[in-house]
Amino acid sequence: MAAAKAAVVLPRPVTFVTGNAKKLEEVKAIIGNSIPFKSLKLDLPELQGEPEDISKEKARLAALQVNGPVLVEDTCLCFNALKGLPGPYIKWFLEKLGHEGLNNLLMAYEDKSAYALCAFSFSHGPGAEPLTFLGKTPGKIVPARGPTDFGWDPVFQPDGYEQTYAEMAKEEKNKISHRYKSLAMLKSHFKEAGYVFKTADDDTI
Ligand SMILES: O=P(O)(O)OP(=O)(O)OP(=O)(O)OC[C@H]1O[C@@H](n2cnc3c(O)ncnc32)[C@H](O)[C@@H]1O
Ligand SMILES: [Mg+2]
Repeated sequence: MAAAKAAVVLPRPVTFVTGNAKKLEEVKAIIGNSIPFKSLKLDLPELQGEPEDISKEKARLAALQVNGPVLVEDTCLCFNALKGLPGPYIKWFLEKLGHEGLNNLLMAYEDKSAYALCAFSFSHGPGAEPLTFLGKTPGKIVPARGPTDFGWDPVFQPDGYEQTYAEMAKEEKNKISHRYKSLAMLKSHFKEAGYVFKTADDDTI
């Protein structure tokens, strides 16, 4: 008979730190009740480097601020013709250039293929090495179509679909998205690890 694995007890529920309300909406819809978490609206620094390193560093900073277990997420939009750029810098490219400008960046290239990359990092608390889960959805960059309420959704058309992320029903996007794939790995990790969380008054939940 296999020996029962000792549960890892964490001092309190996970705090998902993000300044982006639309991200939070999707995370809530995808995670459901499978991971107990609360959210904290904090604008963490926009770091530079490789997506996985950025996400881990973001988790380290968040864990220090929250002084407990944290979850953070960093999203990249990578153009293959531009060797993965804008990547983690998509936020500023989108803000400065808009949807049309993002299309114009690829004007000189025939290759419009791209991928959305989501990096969730989970840290047990200050000083703990974060674990990172990468989810990737391939697609292409197209002239904007659909509602404009979430980032670059209107210019990203996932492979195998005629609609952009923005045109898809939310439930549909949440079944195939970069965020969904990354969270599926995080969920499996939580299931495997069997974390036990303590609330402030010490009741486990
Ligand atoms: O506080 P954080 O969690 O960092 O939130 P943020 O808005 O700063 O987000 P990022 O640093 O990850 O930057 C990613 C950019 O891509 C946008 N974005 C993130 N996920 C997206 C998605 O699924 N669809 C469209 N745009 C998205 C987001 O609005 C930002 O402009
Ligand atoms: Mg950010």
